[in-house]
Amino acid sequence: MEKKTPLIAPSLLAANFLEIGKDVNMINNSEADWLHLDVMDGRFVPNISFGLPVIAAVTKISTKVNDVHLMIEEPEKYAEAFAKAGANILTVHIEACRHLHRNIQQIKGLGMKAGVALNPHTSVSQLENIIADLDLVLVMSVNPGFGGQHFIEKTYEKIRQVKALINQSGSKALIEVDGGVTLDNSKAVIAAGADVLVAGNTVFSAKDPVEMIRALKHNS
Ligand SMILES: O=C(CO)[C@H](O)[C@H](O)COP(=O)(O)O
Repeated sequence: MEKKTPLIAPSLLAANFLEIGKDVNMINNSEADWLHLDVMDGRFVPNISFGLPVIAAVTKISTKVNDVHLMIEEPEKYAEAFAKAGANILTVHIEACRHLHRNIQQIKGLGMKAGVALNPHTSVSQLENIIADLDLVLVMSVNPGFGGQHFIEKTYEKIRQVKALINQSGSKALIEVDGGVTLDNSKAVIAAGADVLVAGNTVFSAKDPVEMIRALKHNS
Protein backbone atom coordinates (compact mmCIF):
# COMPACT_ATOMS: atom_id res chain seq x y z
CA MET A 1 0.00 0.00 0.00
CA GLU A 2 1.15 3.54 -0.76
CA LYS A 3 2.84 5.24 2.21
CA LYS A 4 1.06 8.41 3.28
CA THR A 5 2.94 11.02 5.29
CA PRO A 6 0.53 12.90 7.55
CA LEU A 7 0.85 16.49 8.67
CA ILE A 8 1.65 16.70 12.38
CA ALA A 9 0.07 19.36 14.59
CA PRO A 10 1.39 19.30 18.18
CA SER A 11 -1.19 20.75 20.56
CA LEU A 12 0.16 23.49 22.81
CA LEU A 13 -2.48 22.61 25.41
CA ALA A 14 -0.06 19.99 26.76
CA ALA A 15 2.98 22.32 26.82
CA ASN A 16 4.70 23.69 29.92
CA PHE A 17 2.98 27.08 30.25
CA LEU A 18 5.86 28.43 32.35
CA GLU A 19 8.15 27.92 29.36
CA ILE A 20 5.76 28.31 26.48
CA GLY A 21 8.29 30.08 24.22
CA LYS A 22 10.73 27.23 24.67
CA ASP A 23 8.07 24.72 23.64
CA VAL A 24 7.06 26.78 20.58
CA ASN A 25 10.72 26.88 19.54
CA MET A 26 10.98 23.12 20.05
CA ILE A 27 8.06 22.74 17.61
CA ASN A 28 9.68 25.24 15.21
CA ASN A 29 12.80 23.07 15.17
CA SER A 30 10.91 19.82 14.63
CA GLU A 31 9.25 18.13 11.64
CA ALA A 32 5.84 19.39 12.81
CA ASP A 33 3.77 21.04 10.10
CA TRP A 34 1.18 22.94 12.11
CA LEU A 35 0.95 24.36 15.62
CA HIS A 36 -2.43 23.44 17.13
CA LEU A 37 -3.89 26.05 19.49
CA ASP A 38 -6.93 25.06 21.57
CA VAL A 39 -9.20 27.86 22.76
CA MET A 40 -11.82 26.91 25.39
CA ASP A 41 -14.39 29.25 26.90
CA GLY A 42 -15.85 27.32 29.84
CA ARG A 43 -19.24 27.40 28.11
CA PHE A 44 -19.01 25.27 24.98
CA VAL A 45 -16.67 22.96 26.88
CA PRO A 46 -16.25 22.51 30.65
CA ASN A 47 -12.75 23.97 30.72
CA ILE A 48 -10.94 27.27 30.04
CA SER A 49 -7.57 27.24 28.28
CA PHE A 50 -5.93 30.33 26.81
CA GLY A 51 -7.11 33.12 24.53
CA LEU A 52 -6.17 36.00 22.26
CA PRO A 53 -3.16 37.54 24.07
CA VAL A 54 -1.42 34.17 24.38
CA ILE A 55 -2.12 33.32 20.73
CA ALA A 56 -0.88 36.73 19.56
CA ALA A 57 2.38 36.17 21.47
CA VAL A 58 2.84 32.59 20.29
CA THR A 59 2.19 33.34 16.61
CA LYS A 60 4.90 36.04 16.73
CA ILE A 61 7.54 33.34 17.18
CA SER A 62 5.84 30.33 15.55
CA THR A 63 7.22 29.39 12.13
CA LYS A 64 4.50 26.76 11.56
CA VAL A 65 0.95 27.06 10.27
CA ASN A 66 -1.05 28.39 13.21
CA ASP A 67 -4.06 26.11 13.49
CA VAL A 68 -6.60 27.55 15.93
CA HIS A 69 -9.38 25.29 17.22
CA LEU A 70 -12.18 27.29 18.79
CA MET A 71 -14.14 25.35 21.40
CA ILE A 72 -16.29 28.41 22.12
CA GLU A 73 -19.85 29.64 21.78
CA GLU A 74 -20.56 32.44 19.27
CA PRO A 75 -17.24 32.09 17.41
CA GLU A 76 -18.38 34.73 14.89
CA LYS A 77 -17.83 37.40 17.55
CA TYR A 78 -14.11 36.63 17.72
CA ALA A 79 -13.09 35.54 14.18
CA GLU A 80 -11.64 38.94 13.28
CA ALA A 81 -9.64 39.12 16.51
CA PHE A 82 -8.16 35.66 15.88
CA ALA A 83 -7.18 36.70 12.35
CA LYS A 84 -5.38 39.72 13.83
CA ALA A 85 -3.74 37.47 16.44
CA GLY A 86 -2.11 35.43 13.66
CA ALA A 87 -4.39 32.44 13.08
CA ASN A 88 -3.87 30.85 9.67
CA ILE A 89 -6.60 28.23 10.04
CA LEU A 90 -9.69 28.86 12.14
CA THR A 91 -11.89 25.91 13.07
CA VAL A 92 -15.32 26.32 14.61
CA HIS A 93 -17.58 23.64 16.07
CA ILE A 94 -20.65 22.77 14.06
CA GLU A 95 -22.52 22.41 17.38
CA ALA A 96 -21.71 26.06 18.25
CA CYS A 97 -22.82 27.64 14.96
CA ARG A 98 -26.38 28.63 14.15
CA HIS A 99 -25.38 30.08 10.77
CA LEU A 100 -22.47 27.87 9.77
CA HIS A 101 -22.34 28.94 6.11
CA ARG A 102 -22.13 32.58 7.15
CA ASN A 103 -19.42 31.76 9.71
CA ILE A 104 -17.31 29.95 7.09
CA GLN A 105 -17.63 32.84 4.64
CA GLN A 106 -16.60 35.24 7.41
CA ILE A 107 -13.45 33.22 8.23
CA LYS A 108 -12.43 33.01 4.56
CA GLY A 109 -13.19 36.69 4.06
CA LEU A 110 -10.70 37.44 6.84
CA GLY A 111 -7.99 35.61 4.88
CA MET A 112 -7.89 32.39 6.93
CA LYS A 113 -8.55 28.78 5.97
CA ALA A 114 -11.84 27.54 7.40
CA GLY A 115 -12.42 24.36 9.35
CA VAL A 116 -15.40 22.70 10.99
CA ALA A 117 -15.07 20.39 14.00
CA LEU A 118 -17.45 17.57 14.89
CA ASN A 119 -17.95 16.28 18.42
CA PRO A 120 -17.97 12.48 18.81
CA HIS A 121 -21.80 12.33 18.85
CA THR A 122 -22.31 14.55 15.79
CA SER A 123 -23.29 12.83 12.57
CA VAL A 124 -21.13 13.29 9.45
CA SER A 125 -24.31 13.82 7.40
CA GLN A 126 -24.53 17.31 8.95
CA LEU A 127 -21.59 18.32 6.74
CA GLU A 128 -23.36 17.50 3.47
CA ASN A 129 -24.37 21.06 2.61
CA ILE A 130 -21.12 22.72 3.71
CA ILE A 131 -18.35 20.27 2.78
CA ALA A 132 -17.58 21.94 -0.59
CA ASP A 133 -16.77 25.21 1.22
CA LEU A 134 -14.40 23.75 3.79
CA ASP A 135 -10.61 23.60 3.91
CA LEU A 136 -10.60 21.30 6.93
CA VAL A 137 -12.81 18.86 8.81
CA LEU A 138 -11.67 18.29 12.40
CA VAL A 139 -12.91 14.96 13.71
CA MET A 140 -12.85 14.95 17.52
CA SER A 141 -11.74 11.53 18.76
CA VAL A 142 -12.41 12.50 22.40
CA ASN A 143 -15.05 14.75 23.93
CA PRO A 144 -13.49 18.21 23.71
CA GLY A 145 -12.29 20.09 26.76
CA PHE A 146 -9.31 18.17 28.08
CA GLY A 147 -6.05 16.71 26.85
CA GLY A 148 -4.82 13.26 27.80
CA GLN A 149 -8.07 11.32 27.16
CA HIS A 150 -8.45 7.95 25.46
CA PHE A 151 -9.15 7.74 21.73
CA ILE A 152 -12.78 6.74 21.01
CA GLU A 153 -12.63 3.65 18.75
CA LYS A 154 -15.76 4.57 16.77
CA THR A 155 -13.75 7.47 15.31
CA TYR A 156 -12.19 5.19 12.67
CA GLU A 157 -15.58 4.64 11.04
CA LYS A 158 -16.32 8.36 11.27
CA ILE A 159 -13.06 9.27 9.52
CA ARG A 160 -13.98 6.85 6.72
CA GLN A 161 -17.42 8.49 6.43
CA VAL A 162 -15.89 11.99 6.20
CA LYS A 163 -13.42 10.74 3.59
CA ALA A 164 -16.26 9.25 1.51
CA LEU A 165 -18.21 12.53 1.71
CA ILE A 166 -15.14 14.52 0.62
CA ASN A 167 -14.54 12.18 -2.33
CA GLN A 168 -18.21 12.25 -3.37
CA SER A 169 -18.45 16.03 -3.24
CA GLY A 170 -15.13 16.86 -4.88
CA SER A 171 -14.20 18.91 -1.80
CA LYS A 172 -10.51 19.56 -1.16
CA ALA A 173 -10.92 19.56 2.63
CA LEU A 174 -8.26 17.87 4.75
CA ILE A 175 -9.25 15.60 7.64
CA GLU A 176 -7.69 16.40 11.01
CA VAL A 177 -8.06 14.00 13.95
CA ASP A 178 -7.80 15.36 17.48
CA GLY A 179 -7.71 13.61 20.83
CA GLY A 180 -5.88 10.59 22.20
CA VAL A 181 -3.63 10.15 19.16
CA THR A 182 -0.59 7.98 20.02
CA LEU A 183 2.20 6.25 18.17
CA ASP A 184 0.21 3.01 18.56
CA ASN A 185 -3.01 4.21 16.91
CA SER A 186 -1.65 6.81 14.46
CA LYS A 187 -1.11 4.29 11.66
CA ALA A 188 -4.74 3.15 11.79
CA VAL A 189 -5.96 6.77 12.01
CA ILE A 190 -4.05 7.60 8.83
CA ALA A 191 -5.20 4.39 7.11
CA ALA A 192 -8.81 5.40 7.85
CA GLY A 193 -8.24 8.65 5.93
CA ALA A 194 -6.74 11.26 8.25
CA ASP A 195 -4.40 13.88 6.73
CA VAL A 196 -3.48 15.76 9.91
CA LEU A 197 -2.76 14.34 13.37
CA VAL A 198 -3.11 16.53 16.45
CA ALA A 199 -1.02 15.25 19.36
CA GLY A 200 -0.77 16.87 22.78
CA ASN A 201 0.29 14.51 25.54
CA THR A 202 1.93 12.05 23.16
CA VAL A 203 4.37 14.79 22.11
CA PHE A 204 4.84 16.74 25.33
CA SER A 205 5.12 13.79 27.71
CA ALA A 206 7.66 12.07 25.46
CA LYS A 207 11.26 11.94 26.65
CA ASP A 208 12.26 13.46 23.32
CA PRO A 209 9.32 15.46 21.84
CA VAL A 210 11.19 16.26 18.60
CA GLU A 211 11.83 12.57 18.04
CA MET A 212 8.18 11.76 18.87
CA ILE A 213 7.00 14.25 16.24
CA ARG A 214 9.35 12.63 13.71
CA ALA A 215 8.10 9.16 14.67
CA LEU A 216 4.42 10.16 14.30
CA LYS A 217 5.14 11.63 10.89
CA HIS A 218 6.94 8.60 9.50
CA ASN A 219 4.93 5.83 11.18
CA SER A 220 2.37 5.16 8.43
O1 LIG B 1 -8.84 19.60 21.53
C1 LIG B 1 -8.27 19.09 22.45
C2 LIG B 1 -8.99 18.84 23.72
O2 LIG B 1 -10.28 19.30 23.61
C3 LIG B 1 -6.81 18.72 22.34
O3 LIG B 1 -6.25 19.25 21.15
C4 LIG B 1 -6.65 17.24 22.31
O4 LIG B 1 -7.27 16.65 23.38
C5 LIG B 1 -5.17 16.88 22.21
O5 LIG B 1 -4.69 16.43 23.38
P1 LIG B 1 -4.23 14.93 23.54
O6 LIG B 1 -3.41 14.57 22.33
O7 LIG B 1 -3.43 14.97 24.81
O8 LIG B 1 -5.46 14.08 23.63
